[in-house]
Amino acid sequence: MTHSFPDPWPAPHASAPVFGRVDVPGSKSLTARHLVIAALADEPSRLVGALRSRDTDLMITALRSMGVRIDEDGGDLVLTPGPLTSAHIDVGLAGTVFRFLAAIAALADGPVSFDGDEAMYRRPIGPLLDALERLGVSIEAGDGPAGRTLPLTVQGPARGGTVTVDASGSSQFVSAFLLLAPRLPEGLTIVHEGGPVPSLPHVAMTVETLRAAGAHIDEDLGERPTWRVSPGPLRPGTVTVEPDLSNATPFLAAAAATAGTVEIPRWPSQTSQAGAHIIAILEQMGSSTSLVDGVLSVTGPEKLTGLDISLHDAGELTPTVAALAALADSPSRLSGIAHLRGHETDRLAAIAAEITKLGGTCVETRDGLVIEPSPLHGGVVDSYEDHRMATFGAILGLIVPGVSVLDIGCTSKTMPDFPTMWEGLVR
Ligand SMILES: O=C(O)C1=C[C@@H](OP(=O)(O)O)[C@@H](O)[C@H](O)C1
Ligand SMILES: C=C(OP(=O)(O)O)C(=O)O
Repeated sequence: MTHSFPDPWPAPHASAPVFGRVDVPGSKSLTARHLVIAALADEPSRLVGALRSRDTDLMITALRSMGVRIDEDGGDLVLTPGPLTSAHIDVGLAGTVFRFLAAIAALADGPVSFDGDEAMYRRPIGPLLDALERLGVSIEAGDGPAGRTLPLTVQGPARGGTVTVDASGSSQFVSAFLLLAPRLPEGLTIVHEGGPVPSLPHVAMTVETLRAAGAHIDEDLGERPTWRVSPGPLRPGTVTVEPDLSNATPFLAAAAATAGTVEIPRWPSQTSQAGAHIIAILEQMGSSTSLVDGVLSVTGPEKLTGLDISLHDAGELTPTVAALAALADSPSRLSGIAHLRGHETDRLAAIAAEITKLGGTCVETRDGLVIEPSPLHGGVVDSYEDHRMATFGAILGLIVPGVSVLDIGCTSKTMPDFPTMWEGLVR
């Protein structure tokens, strides 16, 4: 269903503590992995609770155009793999579609061409392309501000063996090779060389989802992180997707910011999702939390406390944490997130600009942000086509009167119902 919202969208203001229960849709990152694994599998499989959003629909369309049959059965997706073919793929602004399929394209029987949103031209992919070339894949790519970029064409085949990649700019480079690896006749050993890999829980998620489908992977996360993947069949069977815990965080932030209580059902007791880090973060900021019978409950404090934290592993949570930090009554330092400059937008610059626009104090550091308590006033928050900047603006609008958000519709990247769900919660 497509909704249309006023632009700018007046962010609902919470005149009282927010209380409610929010059932969030499936995880974007898990859906992306399960779709790719099912496409490379040795037999048909079924996906229950897949996220339907711009990013995951782009993945579905891309895989269909590469020869994978994807049928809708009730709310489930039934995937029937076939030989991968030449195709043209629109990656939109989806990092996972771009990076995962650029690697998988090496398995197709002809050239696979890629293009996407203009903002995608600024997102890094060079180290992944260089590494693919070292495996014998031929690449034609344009030149962009972040090195080689869209539009690009990938033509396999790739040989297996060992590949070295610098994944300090995005964990998705490692995940892309992990997904490709079981299908290479010799398997693949992936070695990271460079600064620390961000978002390691996302790599763990790739390893976990592949292992659940039968892949054999040895990993060594020491000084030279290495993943050894054996060639072999993939048989995912029927898989149920967990709710998206990163997309749950703005709703939990509504409880934290207003001294209310928000509950999220179906919260997994064990998960590789980086979004689960939000529990410790909200506790550090003064909230109390409980997880009983799969329901996470967060109750916010009278006053939010600032925090000093590395978000290197969970960079995706930065916009939510930064919005709360801007509402806290003591300073915050968020570090380990230089790679966010290559996300949907330069998130460090965007957050600093928007907090400053509302009268707050936020400065960029080499690898993060420092946010000081300051009284905020209303204004129009730009979302920079970035779903998480849009939800950042919504969180600020709970407390700061007169906040509106430009292009709230960009939340369709991973949560098309966000504005309706948010308006329903903050009545
Ligand atoms: O593999 C994934 O699903 C993701 C990995 C992370 O990317 P980076 O390592 O580029 O930060 C994360 O930020 C992104 O939202 C999703
Ligand atoms: C960085 C993100 O997305 P992606 O890299 O998958 O486009 C995100 O969802 O925060």
